[in-house]
Amino acid sequence: MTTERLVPISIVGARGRMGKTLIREIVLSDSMILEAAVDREGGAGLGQDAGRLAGLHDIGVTVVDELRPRRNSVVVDFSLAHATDANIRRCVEAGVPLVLGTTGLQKSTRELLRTASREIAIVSAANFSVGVTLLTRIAGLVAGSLGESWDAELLEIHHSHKRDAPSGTALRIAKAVAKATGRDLEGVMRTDRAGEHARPRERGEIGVAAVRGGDSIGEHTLMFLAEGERLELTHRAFDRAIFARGALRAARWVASRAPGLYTMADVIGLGDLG
Ligand SMILES: NC(=O)C1=CN([C@@H]2O[C@H](COP(=O)(O)OP(=O)(O)OC[C@H]3O[C@@H](n4cnc5c(N)ncnc54)[C@H](OP(=O)(O)O)[C@@H]3O)[C@@H](O)[C@H]2O)C=CC1
Ligand SMILES: O=C(O)C1=N[C@H](C(=O)O)C[C@H](O)C1
Repeated sequence: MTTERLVPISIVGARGRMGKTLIREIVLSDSMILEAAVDREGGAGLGQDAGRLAGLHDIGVTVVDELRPRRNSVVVDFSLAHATDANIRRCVEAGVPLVLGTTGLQKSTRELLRTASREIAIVSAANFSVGVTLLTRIAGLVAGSLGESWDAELLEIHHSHKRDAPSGTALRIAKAVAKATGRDLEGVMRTDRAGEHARPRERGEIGVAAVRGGDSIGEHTLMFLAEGERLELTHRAFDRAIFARGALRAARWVASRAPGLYTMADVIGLGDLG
C-alpha cells in the first residue's frame, strides 16, 4: 500500500477569481489540505471561512491577512504583482517552496525570484495549463523552422477585470518565438501601432495585441503571416480550473524538490521551453 503524504497548501489571493478556484480544487482533493488562505490587509474576505468564500461549505480555515507558512507546506500565490516580493521573502524565511502564478511582475521581482531560488524551490509560470505549456514549446519549434521571414504576431483576449497587459502568457510565448529566431524580445516587441507609433511593419518585429472584455477566461493566438498564407496556433481556456489544477500539480511536484527555479514544463517533464 502506498501512503502519499497530504501536502498542506497556503493560498495567497484567496478571495480572487483564481484563489477561490484553487480553494475549491484543494477541498475536493484527497492529496492536499488547505493550511491557510491569505488575502489583502483590509480586504473584504478577511475573517470569513475559506471554504464558504469559495462557494462550498465551512472547512474551519479563516481568511487572514498574513502569510505564515509552516515547514513541509507549499505556498501558492495568485495575487497581485505588487504583493509578490513580500510573499517570496516570507517563503525564503520559512524555507518553504513557492508556486507563483501572478503575472505582470516587475523586472526586480523576477530578479528576486532568481535569488530566492538558490534557497527554496520555486515553480513560476504565467500559465499553468498543460495546453499553453505545449503551445509555448510548439511556438518555438515553428518559429525556428519558419525563420524571421514569416511575421509573428500574437493576439490575447481576457475578461474585463484583468489588470496587466499584455498577458504574462503572451509575453512568454513571444519570448519563445524571439529566442528560437535569435532575437531579443525587448528590442523587437511592438504593443502599440497607433498614433505616433503608426508605420509599416518592420521585418523581425513581434507584435502583441491585447483585447479586454466580458468574461473571457483567456485566449491566445500566435500567427505566422507570409505572402499568400497564414499559420495560426490557438489556445482557449474555458474554465479557470485548468490553471488551478496545473498549479496544484506543480505544488505537489515542488514539495520534494531541491532549491531551484522551475517552470510548468519541468513539472510535466517537457524540459526547456526556450
Ligand atoms: N499563471 C496562471 O496560470 C494564471 C495566472 N493568473 C494571474 O493570477 C493573478 C490573480 O488573478 P485573478 O485571481 O483573476 O485576480 P483577482 O484580482 O481576482 O485576485 C487577486 C486577489 O489577490 C488579493 N490581493 C491583493 N493584494 C494582496 C496582498 N498584498 N496579499 C494577498 N492578497 C492580495 C486581491 O484582493 P483585492 O481584490 O481586495 O485587492 C484579490 O483577492 C493575476 O496576476 C493573473 O494574471 C490568472 C490565471 C491563471
Ligand atoms: O488574468 C488572467 O485571468 C489570466 N492571466 C494569465 C496571464 O496573464 O497570462 C493566464 C491566463 O491567461 C489568465
